[in-house]
Parts: sequence; C-alpha cells; structure tokens
Amino acid sequence: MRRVIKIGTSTLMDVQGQVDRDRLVSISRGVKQLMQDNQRVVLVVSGAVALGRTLPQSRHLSRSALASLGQTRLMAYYQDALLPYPSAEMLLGSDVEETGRATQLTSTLDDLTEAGIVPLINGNDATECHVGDNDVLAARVARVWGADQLVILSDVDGLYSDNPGTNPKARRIARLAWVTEHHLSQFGPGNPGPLGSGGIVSKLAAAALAQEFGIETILTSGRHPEVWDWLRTGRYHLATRFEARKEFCHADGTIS
Ligand SMILES: Nc1ncnc2c1ncn2[C@@H]1O[C@H](COP(=O)(O)OP(=O)(O)O)[C@@H](O)[C@H]1O
Ligand SMILES: N[C@@H](CCC(=O)OP(=O)(O)O)C(=O)O
Repeated sequence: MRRVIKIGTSTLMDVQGQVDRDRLVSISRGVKQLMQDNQRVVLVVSGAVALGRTLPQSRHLSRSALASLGQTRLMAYYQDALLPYPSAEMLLGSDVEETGRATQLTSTLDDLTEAGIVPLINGNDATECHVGDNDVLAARVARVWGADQLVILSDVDGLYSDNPGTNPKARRIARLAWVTEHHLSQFGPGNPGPLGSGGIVSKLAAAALAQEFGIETILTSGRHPEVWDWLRTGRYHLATRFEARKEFCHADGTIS
C-alpha cells in the first residue's frame, strides 16, 4: 500500500498558532504504525509559513520569506517526532508531472520508502507561492508515484454541504463518486480556517486530480487520533471518501 498523506497547517498548529505537540506525537505514532505494517508513506507537510510567523525575526517578511524561515523548524519537528524512522526533505514545484522530473521523483520516492525513510515534502514557496498549493501538490505526487490512496488531513472531518464553520446545519458528505466542475463552483471559494490557506476548494481540486488517475482520496480531520486506525482497517467513520474512478487515464493518455 502506497499512501501520500497531506497534513495541513490547521492539523499541526493549535488555535494560538503554536505547534500542537500532542497532535504531532499522535500523527507520528500513526505514521510509524503504518511503517511497521510495511506500508509506504510519503508525507506532504504544511506549516512553514505559520511556523515562520512564530519567530521574532518574522516582522515585515513576505510569505515566501516566512516559508523559508519556518521550513527548517517544520523539518526539525517532524524529523524528531518520526524517530527512529529517518526522514528526508523535498521542496517541490508545480512541475513535478513533467516527464523527466516525474521519472526522477518516482525513483527517489521508491528508493527512500524502500529503505524505510519517510519523505517529507513541501511546496517550494521561495520560487512559487500559490494559495492552497499543498493539497494539489500532494495529488500530483500521488499521481506521479502511482499511490493507492491520497489522504488529506485537515481540521474538518470531510466535505460538508456548506461551510461547517459558519453553518451549523451543514451535513457531511460521506462518499463522492465523481468531483465535477459543478462541485468546484458550488463549494467555491470554500473559505479556509484561520490557519489554512486553500480552503475546501483546493481539497476538491486535489481529489479530482487523484480520481482522474484511479486514486481514491480520504478527507478527514487530523485532530481525530483514531484516524490512523481507520487507515489501517479501511473503515472511515468520520470522513469523505472520494472514490477512485473505475475507468482511469494512464500517464500515457490511454483510458482503461
Ligand atoms: N463545504 C465545506 N466543507 C468542509 N469545510 C469547509 C467547507 N467550506 C469551507 N470549509 C472550511 O475549510 C477549512 C479547511 O481548509 P483549510 O483551512 O485550508 O485547511 P488546511 O490547513 O488543512 O489545508 C475548514 O476549516 C472549513 O471551515
Ligand atoms: N507551503 C506552505 C503551505 C501551503 C498550504 O497549502 O497550506 P495548507 O492549506 O495549510 O495545507 C507552508 O508550509 O506554510
């Protein structure tokens, strides 16, 4: 089982904008359990900008400078928490699906995960800064690597009929077979929470990209410690499951 797991800023940080250490421990314990089950895990981790903001030198810095400042901290937190498994850092741009880059990325991810190393990926904010990048970046990595599943851990336990932060009557959608243009406009702009950046629309866009390649996406909250058991058993109690399309488009453009 190859999984790409994206962990949003809102999962790593608490409401005061500091790293939630208990949650970091719970996330890393879950990742280690998957590794012990011989599963291959690639993490796409957000939080560099938010961590950069916690530092005294951050005043007047641009978003990309904040990301560079916070990135070393972000890696240090995950690196420590994942021990004894070693981790490896990658900063990737939006061009990962270009042929030469995709081949190299796949073999790098294969080498690392075969050796029991956890790749830690973030968008390269020094050269590209797009809001909500990491949801879509995670989907691109999942496509290139041929992952079986994309998991998006956010602060919300799935896609709701409306923003659950502002509409208490919003209902969670447990399964979605097909993300369409209609969904993208229906849920747009999908206001992010106080710490996130892409909101629900970037998660839908990521799920749509994954679906195109026959990869299912699980969107749930990284705040539930039980998430890791759900991933191991395949029973997702509080989540939206974006089903993998039965018919899908291969990297060479053929449909089967
Ligand atoms: N229809 C919706 N369903 C679920 N969440 C929504 C919806 N519309 C807006 N949101 C908001 O999107 C937020 C998650 O996006 P974001 O803050 O970017 O998280 P992350 O940091 O995990 O990327 C949720 O906190 C929620 O308030
Ligand atoms: N690369 C940025 C995160 C960009 C992003 O997509 O953030 P989020 O919406 O919290 O997943 C950072 O590390 O702060």
